[in-house]
Amino acid sequence: MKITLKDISHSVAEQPILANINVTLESGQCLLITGRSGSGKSVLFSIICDITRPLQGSVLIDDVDIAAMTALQYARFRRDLGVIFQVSALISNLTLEENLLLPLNRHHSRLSQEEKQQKVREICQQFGLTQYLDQRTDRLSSGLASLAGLARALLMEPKALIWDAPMAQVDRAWCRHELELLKQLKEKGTTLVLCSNRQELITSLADQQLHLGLPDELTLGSEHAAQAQKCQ
Ligand SMILES: Nc1ncnc2c1ncn2[C@@H]1O[C@H](COP(=O)(O)OP(=O)(O)OP(=O)(O)O)[C@@H](O)[C@H]1O
Repeated sequence: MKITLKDISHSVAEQPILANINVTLESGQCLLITGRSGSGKSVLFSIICDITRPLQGSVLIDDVDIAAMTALQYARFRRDLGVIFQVSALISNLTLEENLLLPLNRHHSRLSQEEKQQKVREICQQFGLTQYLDQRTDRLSSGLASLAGLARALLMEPKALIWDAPMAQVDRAWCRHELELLKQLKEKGTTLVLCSNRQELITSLADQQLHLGLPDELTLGSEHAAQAQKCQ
């Protein structure tokens, strides 16, 4: 999945947060969005996932503006983009299994219930989550909830994965595992957008880095607007 950010500017509560962002991310490439706390990484994340529409500019998926997509194109975009939020977006009063079945029910309605449950069991095995399948997700620790969010995104075999704060909230062994997993996804051709300042992502994964300045450093339309830089 190719992702293009075209002249994106955005303000929150009349405070400019993002100014003139331009990025072209080809299929299979990795973009790392960096910046200090409060610089707008999560705001840009929500714009790329189309949770928020930017005040100016557009997001293009495979050269089609999200805002101009047909219903079918939009449904494919939603199916093919794996989204992992900084804070788990699991539905708290459902079990882990029920949570993981939701996207399959929505986007893979042709699979039988048994096939869907099998897929859920397989991914839970991969992430060491099998024993929590029948547990309500508000009873999972934040680390386990973060793994469950990752499992839910990968269950759909996304063409692109956007992840706000990977390698946070999990122990060092899982950090290494997540990095390895991201490398494998990239090798398979999955486009990656990661919001993080972790050095190992810059050195071993990113093709481009977009560094966001703090809002008070921004002047809309100025030369201070953030531009993606190629990583070595
Ligand atoms: N709903 C909102 N209402 C008001 N201000 C908001 C809202 N969402 C974000 N902001 C402001 O926008 C700015 C950017 O926030 P954002 O969460 O994108 O930063 P971030 O770079 O992701 O930070 P962190 O690394 O701490 O997660 C901050 O000043 C924040 O206070």
